[in-house]
Amino acid sequence: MATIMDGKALAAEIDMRTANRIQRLADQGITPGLVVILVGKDPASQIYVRNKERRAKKLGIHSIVRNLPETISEKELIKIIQEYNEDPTVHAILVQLPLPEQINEFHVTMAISPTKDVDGFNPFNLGKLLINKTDQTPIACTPQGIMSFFKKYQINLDGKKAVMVGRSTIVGKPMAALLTNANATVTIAHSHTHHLSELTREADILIVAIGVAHYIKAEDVKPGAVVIDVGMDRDSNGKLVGDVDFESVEKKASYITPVPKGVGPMTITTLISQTVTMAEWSSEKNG
Ligand SMILES: Nc1nc(=O)c2c([nH]1)NC[C@@H]1CN(c3ccc(C(=O)N[C@@H](CCC(=O)O)C(=O)O)cc3)C=[N+]21
Repeated sequence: MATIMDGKALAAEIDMRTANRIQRLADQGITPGLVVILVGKDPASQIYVRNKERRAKKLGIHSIVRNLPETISEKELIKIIQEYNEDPTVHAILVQLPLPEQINEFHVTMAISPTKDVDGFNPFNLGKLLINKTDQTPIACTPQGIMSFFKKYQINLDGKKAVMVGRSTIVGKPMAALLTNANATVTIAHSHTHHLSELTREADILIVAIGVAHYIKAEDVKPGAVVIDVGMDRDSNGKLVGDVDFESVEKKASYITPVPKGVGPMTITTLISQTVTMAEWSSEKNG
């Protein structure tokens, strides 16, 4: 049976360190500020917003949620982002994805100042990640949270075969860059990939972010693999489940993340710790 990687426990451990850093900033009169912009009513985004509000409050960072109507224009949204770019009490801006179709995601990520881009979606920050120059560079929170699992459970990536299923800007691409920078041999698979299960069966490290409930079964997994499930899907009873069929894969993998209490809480912890890091960067620059 695989070791279950407990995202809730690891998140609590990291939050404790973050709390100390928040205290040090408070001693200098600085409160880390995070703005979350939610356009419309995406269900996964609502879970995310609710949970991160709770954690932000508990830790004492200043968190604002801007709920905007589904019908807002791209121009109006960008104007609001620019106001937060200029606001010195705001260190981190997150625009929840997906956005309604009248709004171009690329234009929005371009509008967020690279120094406040806590998701690391701005092309400048993505470019720095790609060339492995990540000093003072915010990096997407879900992939970074996954790297924290590897560190905690002492999973060596050097020379390992890693397969990333999913090529999104929010998970797949930054994850592949982080794994490459950590000397893994990385394959990105996606909806056009032929013979997917032949690839996944070769993976020492298998990361799945495709958004289909229980898509990866035991037969798709190499014995002893490390399996990371990024999925936030609903089963036929409306219960939150992952992209991996946990029950069967657990018997074959060496390590596995559950859903819930796996990757999700780590995304939030990373968001909060990165907000604090960005407040630290800004105080170094101004102090
Ligand atoms: N710009 C942007 N960045 C994101 O990182 C982003 C986004 N947009 N849009 C929506 C998705 C979804 N997402 C979640 C993160 C954590 C949980 C989470 O806390 N899950 C918990 C709790 C689940 C529950 O409360 O039922 C768990 O898995 O244990 C859920 C969903 C981040 N996303």
